Amino acid sequence: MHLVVSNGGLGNGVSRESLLEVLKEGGTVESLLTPPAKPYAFVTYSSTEACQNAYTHLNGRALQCQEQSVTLYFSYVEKVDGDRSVSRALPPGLLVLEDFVSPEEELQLLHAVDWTPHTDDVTVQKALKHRRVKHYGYEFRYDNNNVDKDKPLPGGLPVECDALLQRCLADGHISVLPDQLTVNQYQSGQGIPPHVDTHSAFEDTILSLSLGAKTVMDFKHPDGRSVAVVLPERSLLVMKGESRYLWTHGITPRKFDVVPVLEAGGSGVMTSDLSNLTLSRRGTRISMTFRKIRHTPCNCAYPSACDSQRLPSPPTVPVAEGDACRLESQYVHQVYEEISSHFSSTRHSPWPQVRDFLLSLPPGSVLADIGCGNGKYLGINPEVMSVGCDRSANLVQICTERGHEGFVSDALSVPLRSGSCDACISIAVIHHFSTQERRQAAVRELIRLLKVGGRALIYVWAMEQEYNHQKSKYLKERTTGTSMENGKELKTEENKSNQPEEHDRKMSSDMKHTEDGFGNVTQPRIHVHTNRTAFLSQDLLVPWHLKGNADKNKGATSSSTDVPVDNTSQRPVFHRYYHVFQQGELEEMCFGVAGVKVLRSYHDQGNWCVELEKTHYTSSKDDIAQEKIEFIE
Ligand SMILES: O=C(O)CCC(=O)C(=O)O
Ligand SMILES: [Fe+2]
Ligand SMILES: [Zn+2]
Repeated sequence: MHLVVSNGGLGNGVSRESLLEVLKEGGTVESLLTPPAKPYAFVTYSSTEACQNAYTHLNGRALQCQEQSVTLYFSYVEKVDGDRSVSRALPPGLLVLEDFVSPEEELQLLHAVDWTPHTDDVTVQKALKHRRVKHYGYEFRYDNNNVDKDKPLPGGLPVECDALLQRCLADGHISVLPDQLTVNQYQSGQGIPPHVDTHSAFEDTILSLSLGAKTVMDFKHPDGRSVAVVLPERSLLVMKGESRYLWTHGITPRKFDVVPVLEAGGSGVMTSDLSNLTLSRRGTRISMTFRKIRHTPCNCAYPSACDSQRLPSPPTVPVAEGDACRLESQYVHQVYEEISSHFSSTRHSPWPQVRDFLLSLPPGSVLADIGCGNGKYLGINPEVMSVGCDRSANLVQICTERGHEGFVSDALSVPLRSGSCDACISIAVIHHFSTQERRQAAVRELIRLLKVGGRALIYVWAMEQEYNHQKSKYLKERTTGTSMENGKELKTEENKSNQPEEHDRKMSSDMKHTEDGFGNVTQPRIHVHTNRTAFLSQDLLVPWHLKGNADKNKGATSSSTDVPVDNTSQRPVFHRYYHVFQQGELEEMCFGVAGVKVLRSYHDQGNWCVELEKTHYTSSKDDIAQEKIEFIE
């Protein structure tokens, strides 16, 4: 009953109507799927006879469409996957309000824009390569993607816009009136490249009114998700929050769009029903984009896309040991010292599988927690002799104040005897080392502490925050509004941005090794991540917005003169370095450590985890000494 119609697709310039007309010659058509941008379609007939009839009579048929002729070829298919008609949601923060202005108001607004090419000093008008633009209030400069805030244009916005802006205010779409207007004029076939409106130039809400003709605007998330949104003429697009700050928007230059067949209710996400799409010829569209000039730096929750929050000199991924030490000192050790109190207040619930590991240890076991933080794992199993160490003196102090055994130490050289431990844990620590050598050295040091037969549990943050079709709590947190950091539960309402990752359009090139002007290969820059989003690179800086009593965060106020400040709270924002692990990377690294076997490895809430067992002592001096001790015992 089903046929694929090769060449008979929207992507080939074939409209749904003209295809359907041909297909009906074969018999009664039950359904027709026309996937967007594809050069094929799927047809289902009411009976196998009708289908056979169509195949016999229509295969090889030429079809005239849009100044070209295509030849349709048919093949039988067993079934047609209707599941692909999944409806997709608009990007968060996006609204399309249909019929926001009446046809009369539309005409008035169109007449308000004078395109005659004289230079009044009230507006600035430019013919760009792909469209015409005109600016009111302030000129938007395409050379630096910003506005000259000290140079408002006389005259402000056209009075014809007053009524609609008042309506936006009354309906609560905006809380202050915009003071900048960009009018774009797109002829059929013209568009605008994907971009995020500069954060530092404009406040959060951006309004865009479509006049004269509809278009399709493409929204893209940095993780690759993309949503095509139909903007009918006389509709108002409202971009806020994530859709304004993190997603790019753009209009692909083309003469036809794929749109839902029904004109009514034609706004919003386009790919909701593949059996309901057709081609629409583009007319001349005028858009009015209203924005409010921003006078203080942007402090949005999307640092990866935020020019205000870009670090003056982002570090590069280190190669040499010295560079690695400096990076970790500045972006790990110093940061934990400064945020210790606030950090500790967010670390209370043990991860269940770590707790299970600890409770599986026989009474009397000796346990070392390397990178113990505030010591939250040290009291889990009271039958075990536990000791913790951490690089942060402030965290160790919190740990000992709670009655745990703790000392300050670097995880690369722990002042404990080789073979002295029955078990070791390293939870969310090794991802803070900035070279592969140092990460592996940290595993080796952990294993050195174990006696033969002893077990170690290692957790590191995973690049894959979505695993087996399940989003980690870290990612889910974004939509639920509860607070999680690094998979750890936070009771506080804050921390909207204390989790990792961000990215901007520049990043894709910055992530690669590049050559400086002298032919030297330079290391990729480490960028600030936007919390609660997918990781786009393995090496990144995760922002920490300091909250609570700054006095308790020792040193946070005194030594942080060069630390950026969160605009609303006036508290410093810190950046922690992370290397997030790809699937298999942690195990691979452990295979390279002598004298150990991997008992199990798993993914747990956005972390890669391994349980290791020490199989034998290796030939390092310490271990030989240890072997003698073992022998004497
Ligand atoms: O044409 C539109 O609706 C959007 C224009 C735009 O994105 C801009 O000027 O920044
Ligand atoms: Fe824009
Ligand atoms: Zn921003």
